Amino acid sequence: MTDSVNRRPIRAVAFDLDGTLVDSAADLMHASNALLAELGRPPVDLPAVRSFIGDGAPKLVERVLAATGGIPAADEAARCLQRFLAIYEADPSAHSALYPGVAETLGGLAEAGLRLGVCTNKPMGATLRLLDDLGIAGRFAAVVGGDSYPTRKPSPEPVLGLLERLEVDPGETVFVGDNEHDVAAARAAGVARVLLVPYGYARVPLDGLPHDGILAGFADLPGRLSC
Ligand SMILES: O=C(O)COP(=O)(O)O
Ligand SMILES: [Mg+2]
Repeated sequence: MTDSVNRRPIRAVAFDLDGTLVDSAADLMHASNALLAELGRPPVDLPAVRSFIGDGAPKLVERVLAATGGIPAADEAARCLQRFLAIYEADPSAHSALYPGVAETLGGLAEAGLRLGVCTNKPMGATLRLLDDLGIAGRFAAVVGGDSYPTRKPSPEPVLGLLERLEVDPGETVFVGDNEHDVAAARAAGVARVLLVPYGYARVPLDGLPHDGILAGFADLPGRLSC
């Protein structure tokens, strides 16, 4: 497959996870609400949780706490994060699902010989369990999470780390994501093309971002790699 701008062959596709491959917000909400119940705080709803996703678990828990009575002192906030992770990682998939077309499209891309990877801000423990539970772990040659490197997206560091593990150059890679951090990280990493899904957890209008296209749906992806 060839990139139309610089004509370099596309050899790899790097994917964001939450809001791109997996609709994971309900499990993040359930884990948040289990933590909040233990703290004697009110629950958060799905629209609120969707708006909290994208900066990794520490930020999500901080936002959940801020929205339900305030962020406690540092040691208690750290304990809340550890408790949230224990609850979430024990079962991150009960209420989560692949978006339409994801399983079939990943299968087709892998069969076409493309190297596939995941670059998410979700911690690795929960990421690997979620990919496994949803039956797509085997599709990826490499996976990096929010705790794999010192920085997370929007930093390019995890994207470049993923591409190193995939043994491909940025110029022969397409990044597919759902939000502003994906665009910033992938652009700074110098990937050939950044494509966005229209259905994820972005907190800003996609039209204003410096992407190379918005997919109609996930199944639209193969056609956008070759034109
Ligand atoms: O914020 C998170 O934990 C995950 O977000 P991402 O998979 O969209 O990077
Ligand atoms: Mg995302």
